[in-house]
Amino acid sequence: MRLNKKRLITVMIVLIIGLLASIAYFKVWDKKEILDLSYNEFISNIKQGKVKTVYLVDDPKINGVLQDGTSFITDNPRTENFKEILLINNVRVEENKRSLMIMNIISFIGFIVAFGAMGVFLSKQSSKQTSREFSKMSNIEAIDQGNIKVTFANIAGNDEAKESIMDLVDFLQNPEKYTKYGARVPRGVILYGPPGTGKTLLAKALAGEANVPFYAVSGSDFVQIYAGLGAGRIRSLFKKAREKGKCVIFIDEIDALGKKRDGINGNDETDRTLNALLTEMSGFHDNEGIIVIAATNRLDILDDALLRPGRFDRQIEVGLPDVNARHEILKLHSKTKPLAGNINLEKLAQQTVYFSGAQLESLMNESAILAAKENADYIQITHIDKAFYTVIAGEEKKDRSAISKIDREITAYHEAGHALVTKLIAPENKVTKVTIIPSTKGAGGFSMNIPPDKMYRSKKDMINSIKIALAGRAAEELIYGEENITTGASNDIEKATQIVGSMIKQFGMNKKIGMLNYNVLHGYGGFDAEIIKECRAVMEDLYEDTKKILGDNRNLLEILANELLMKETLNEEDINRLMDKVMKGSLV
Ligand SMILES: Nc1ncnc2c1ncn2[C@@H]1O[C@H](COP(=O)(O)OP(=O)(O)OP(=O)(O)O)[C@@H](O)[C@H]1O
Ligand SMILES: [Zn+2]
Repeated sequence: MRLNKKRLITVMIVLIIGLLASIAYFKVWDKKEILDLSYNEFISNIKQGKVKTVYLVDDPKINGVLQDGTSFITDNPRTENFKEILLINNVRVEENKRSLMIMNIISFIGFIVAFGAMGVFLSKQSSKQTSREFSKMSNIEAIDQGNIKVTFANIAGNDEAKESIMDLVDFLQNPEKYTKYGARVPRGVILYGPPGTGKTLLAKALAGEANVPFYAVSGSDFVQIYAGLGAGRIRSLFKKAREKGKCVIFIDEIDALGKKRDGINGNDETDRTLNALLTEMSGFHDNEGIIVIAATNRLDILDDALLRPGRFDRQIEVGLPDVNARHEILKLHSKTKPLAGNINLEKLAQQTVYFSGAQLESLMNESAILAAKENADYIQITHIDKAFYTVIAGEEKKDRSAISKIDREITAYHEAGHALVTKLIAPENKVTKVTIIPSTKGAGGFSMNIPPDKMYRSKKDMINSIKIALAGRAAEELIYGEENITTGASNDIEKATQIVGSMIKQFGMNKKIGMLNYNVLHGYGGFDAEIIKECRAVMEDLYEDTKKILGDNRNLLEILANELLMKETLNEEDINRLMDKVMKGSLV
C-alpha cells in the first residue's frame, strides 16, 4: 500500500516536471517559430508566393509554413473556395494532417506520456532500489550451524555474562522441557556495555553452542529507509527465522530502533519498526526456540517497552575486561601468532588498562602485521609498542596511561574504602564484587547486597548504609588530603542524603526532630531549616566515624587498594582471604 503511494508520488513529480518543461518549450517555440499573421498579411504573403503549405482544418485558426520554413498561424476564413484560392496560388494544401496546433497538442501529449513513462520507470527503479534494500534484509541468510565457529572457548573473561548466556543454550536446545513445567522461556536478552567487549561474540557463541542458525541485523540498518520498510524487514526476518525453527536472532545497536520516546523527537518510522519487533516477539510460541539477542552501549536510553516481561526481560552487562581477563584475551588472540620469547603477556595485560577485547585483538593483529611487513621471524616487543599507539590513536586522551595511573589509584582507594567499611561494620552484608574498571554506571564499581531476607531495616542498618556510602570519600580524604577529594563520590553522597533524609523526616529515627512524618506535614518538597541542619549534623558525625574506622585500619585499606590496583577486580573470597591474613598478622 505504502509502496504504491510512494510510486504515485514519484510519477506525479515527474509529470509536473514534464508539464513545466513542455510549457517552457512551447513558450520558446511560440516566440521564435510561429508567426501570428493577420488574415490580410496571410493573403498578401500568398499573393507574393511566400506561402508553401497550409494545413486545412475546421478550427478557428489554421497553420501553415512559409517558403523560408517559418511556421505561421492565422485565422481560418472557412470560406467555401478557400482551398481553391490556395491551390490557384500554388500553395500546397494538406487536409488530412492535423494542423500544427494539433500536432503541438499531440507532441505535448507525447511529451507527457514520455515523461509519465519515465516517471513510472524511475519509480520502478527506486522501488527496485527499495526492493534491493528489502532483499538485502530478506537475503540475510542464516549463517549455517556448521559455519558458526564461535563457541564459548572463543571468549575470554566476561565470566558472568558467559554464564548467563550458557543458561540459554539449554533453553534453545530443549524448549519443550521448560514449557512442560510452564516456565516462560526467555525470548529476548539485552547485552549492554562499552563497544568491543564481545557482545556479538557472545550471541554468536550461543548459536554456536546450541548448534542453531544465527541471524544478524543492525538497528542502524533500519534507519533512513523507505517508510514502512523497516517494519516489513522485521516481519520478513522473523518469518524467515520461524521457517528455520530454532535460531538466534541478533540485533546490534538496538538503541537505533528502541530509543526512549520522548514525544518530541518521536519518529514515526522507527516507532513502526520497533512496534513490529515487539509484536513479532510477543507472537512467539513458547516452545519455538527462537531467542532474540540485542546489543547496546547504553541501556539507560532504551524504551521501557523493550524491557517489559516477555520481551527483552533479561539484561546482561558485558563490561571492560579486568587485568586477568585481558591476559586471557591476549593469550587467545596470540595463539596462532609467533611471539618472541621475551614477550610477557601478563605484563602487557597490566599495561592495557581500559582496553576492550576488540582493542586487545587489534593490538595483537597490528603487531603481527608490523612483524610481517618486516619479514621478522617473530613478533617483537617493538612491534607491540608501535601497535599500541596505533590502537589508542583514536582515543581522546593520548597520554591515557599517565592520566589513568592517578585515576586508578584514587579509584582503588575509594572502592577499597567502601569494601573495607562494609566488612568491618556490616560483615553480614555480601560484597559481591569490587572493581576499578569503569562500567556503564560510572567510574569504578562496588556491589553490595543487603541480605534479602530482612523485612525491616533497623536504624543501625541505615546508619551502616550511610557509613558504607561515605567510605569512598572518606578513604580519598584520608589518603590524599582534603584538597584532593574528587567528584567520584557524587552518587554516594546522593544515596547517603536520601537515607539520612528518610530517617529523620519519615521514620522518626532522630530524637531532636521527633517522631513526625514531615512528608505528611509539608509535602515531599517541603523545606525545613531545622531538619536540614539536623541532617547535616548527623551526616557530619557519621562521616567522622567512617574516617576514624578507616584511619584505624589504614594498613588494611592500603593492602586492599594495592590488591585492587594489581588485580582490578576482587570478589568476596579475595577480600576475606586478604583480611584474614592481615588479622592473623602475616601481612602487616
Ligand atoms: N571477551 C573477549 N574475548 C575474546 N575476544 C574478544 C572479546 N571481546 C572482544 N573480542 C574481540 O573483539 C572483536 C569484537 O568484539 P564484538 O564485535 O563481539 O564486540 P561488541 O561488544 O559486539 O562491540 P560493539 O558494541 O562495537 O558492537 C571480536 O571479534 C573479538 O576478536
Ligand atoms: Zn563510591
